[in-house]
Amino acid sequence: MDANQRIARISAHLNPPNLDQIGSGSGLEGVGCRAKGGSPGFKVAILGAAGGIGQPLAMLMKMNPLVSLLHLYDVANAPGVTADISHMDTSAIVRGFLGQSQLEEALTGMDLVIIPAGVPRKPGMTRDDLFKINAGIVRTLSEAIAKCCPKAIVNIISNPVNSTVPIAAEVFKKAGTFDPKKLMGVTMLDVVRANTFVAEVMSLDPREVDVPVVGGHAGVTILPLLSQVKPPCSFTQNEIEYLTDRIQNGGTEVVEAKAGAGSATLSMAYAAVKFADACLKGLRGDANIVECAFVASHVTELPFFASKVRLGRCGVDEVYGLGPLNEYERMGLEKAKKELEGSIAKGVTFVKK
Ligand SMILES: NC(=O)C1=CN([C@@H]2O[C@H](COP(=O)(O)OP(=O)(O)OC[C@H]3O[C@@H](n4cnc5c(N)ncnc54)[C@H](O)[C@@H]3O)[C@@H](O)[C@H]2O)C=CC1
Ligand SMILES: O=C([O-])CC(=O)C(=O)O
Repeated sequence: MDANQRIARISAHLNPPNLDQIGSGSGLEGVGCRAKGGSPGFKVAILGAAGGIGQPLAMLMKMNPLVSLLHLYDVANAPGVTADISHMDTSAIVRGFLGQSQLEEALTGMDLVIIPAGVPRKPGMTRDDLFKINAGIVRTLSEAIAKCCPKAIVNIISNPVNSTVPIAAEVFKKAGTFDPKKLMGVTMLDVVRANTFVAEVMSLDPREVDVPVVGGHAGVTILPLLSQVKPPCSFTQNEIEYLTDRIQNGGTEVVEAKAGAGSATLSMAYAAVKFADACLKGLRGDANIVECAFVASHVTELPFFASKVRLGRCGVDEVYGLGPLNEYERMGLEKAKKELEGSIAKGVTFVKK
């Protein structure tokens, strides 16, 4: 390469990326860059990548050595977020996709699709209040997944998770692509919070605490199994009630503290990456990758339920049962199932009607 070619190559890098570059790739082709994006690793798409969760999630996924190609899709601001994140000197190649017309391109060839697209809560709202807007968003995105990457693992973050996961399942069933092993509602933030709050109460290192959280992802459907905490902990009834309430209302705690500026984004991005990383390690064939997730399930009479699952090369390899519950947890389970039943039915009806 002579001096003129080198200067042309550098100035092409300094020009702000235009939408053609963003849509067609990283912009590297135009400057004769030698990077081909062919390094070993997985192809991951984030839908809603320019949002409060999407941005830190995209940044953390760009830092994940298991990711070779990162597609960032949003209906707004995808070019800016993509240009910004693409400057990080980690190995994943980043490409941005803006608007519905680029959705199919964003999804084609993906191994894992993570969906944080949709509106967040404001104080006074329940997660179910988001259904009106987010149900349609998740349906549209799921239709495109069924068409463009039907074998991808799908991690759904958009609320209400108790309904959006059934919505995605119904869309996939309609398209003839539903594989229950591949569809997961992300409930990892409940586990992250439970580990943190238990560690605080017991003066432990949160990294060493493991609290199974089962059921779903809203209010009483979030059921921490404090009798099964590792390392084994003996709680007073007061501690059990305080911890259960704080874990079930952790999302509301953040919504109120943000006072109208949205809900949990940073801790959610952390939790989403923890879960996505577990999915990718499973895909890679690592043994004993076990996390909680809201999945198609036979653990109760409900068609979807969150519990511990083992992740493998095909997605969910095994859904674990709940283990022995104490009386307090059995009562909690009944309340959780009652609410979950309605939320699941609402999602199914939305697609079927
Ligand atoms: N599962 C969980 O534990 C948690 C779930 N959430 C949920 O995650 C969702 C996103 O939250 P935030 O990032 O804070 O919201 P946000 O409003 O900051 O970001 C949402 C992003 O989605 C994009 N978007 C909207 N419609 C879209 C479409 N049709 N296709 C692609 N992108 C679209 C928006 O442009 C925006 O960039 C909310 O529904 C929230 O309730 C939030 C925290 C925890
Ligand atoms: O509470 C919300 O609306 C967001 C969420 O799901 C959480 O933080 O757990």
